[in-house]
Amino acid sequence: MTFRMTARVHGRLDAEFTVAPGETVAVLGPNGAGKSTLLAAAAGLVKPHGGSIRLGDKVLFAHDGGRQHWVPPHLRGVALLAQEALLFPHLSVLDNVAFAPRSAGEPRARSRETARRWLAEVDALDLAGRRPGQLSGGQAQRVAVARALAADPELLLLDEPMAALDIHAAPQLRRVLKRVLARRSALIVTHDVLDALMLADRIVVLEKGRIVEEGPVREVLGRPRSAFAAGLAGLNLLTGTVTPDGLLVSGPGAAGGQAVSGTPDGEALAGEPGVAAFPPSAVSVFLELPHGSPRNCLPVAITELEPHAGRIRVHAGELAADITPAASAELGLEPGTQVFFVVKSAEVQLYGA
Ligand SMILES: Nc1ncnc2c1ncn2[C@@H]1O[C@H](COP(=O)(O)OP(=O)(O)OP(=O)(O)O)[C@@H](O)[C@H]1O
Repeated sequence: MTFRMTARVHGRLDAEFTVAPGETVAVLGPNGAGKSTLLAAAAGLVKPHGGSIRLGDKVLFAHDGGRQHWVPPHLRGVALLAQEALLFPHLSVLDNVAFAPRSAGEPRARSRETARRWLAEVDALDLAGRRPGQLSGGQAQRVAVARALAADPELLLLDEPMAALDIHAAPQLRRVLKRVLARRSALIVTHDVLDALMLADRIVVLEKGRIVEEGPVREVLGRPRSAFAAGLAGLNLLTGTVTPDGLLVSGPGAAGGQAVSGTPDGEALAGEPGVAAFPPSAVSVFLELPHGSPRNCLPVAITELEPHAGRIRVHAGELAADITPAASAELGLEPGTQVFFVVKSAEVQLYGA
């Protein structure tokens, strides 16, 4: 069943999107972008000031002039999984998971049977007799997933479910989620591009409460149009106006006002807004302007140097180059050094914004 949401929460959110039946949508964006507000509005924990929220034929929220329609959280058919498992401490794991089917009227024995099925689904059947206080963070979170699913929600909402886990527990939960989210309608807020890659069909990028980019995961990461998505994809991104030969970079950034040539992909029309994307590994760093070859030479000032996967990542504002430690030492690079970032036109992907 399709989930449709148009929600305005003053100063926090102004967004419209849908989740198709069986689709998992990852919501990404910088801190304070409004991701949690979006989930809270879907769950019924925050009341929008305008818009409408529908799950199939059911109207969960509507604000039409003076009249308001509002369905409380427990009647929405949605389940919210938070960063913390929030299990009932006085109940066993089994009874935590049996809680929703029991509340929905299933007899005790049947509700426990349902709970066992969901615990098996999240690889936690062996934990059935424990109390929440006897679980690790990862175990508790898997039980919380089972508890959410046992309520048979039509839409599952996940708010950074891996955020509070250590690096060993996160991969196991991610594998469990990959299994249970398949063919299930879900919205997952995350900071981690791996979650989007492994769990989602589509990405929505939020910035300052608004959607700046959305599309299939592969498309957004392969051809990002927003600075945030480019960062997720590990690409340098320049925005500007498409020219017959490339892109005239706009803005006050490191390459603002410069012309960049690249390889258009058919959609880039001269005069229209466009972007140029290239990986830091395609950028060479020179102290002097190199001669000859048809390359882009961007004069920039280094802002920061950091180790990155066995190389040195050289930052110049929003641009980055990856070079070997030997090359960095030989060039004597440090913050403030004026250099040229050089990238071959063939390595620069150009497309419409
Ligand atoms: N209860 C609240 N009342 C008023 N404003 C709030 C409330 N909670 C959050 N905000 C503000 O709303 C905006 C969006 O916050 P939100 O928590 O939704 O962002 P987020 O994308 O989830 O951020 P993060 O990634 O840091 O969790 C922020 O400016 C925040 O300060």
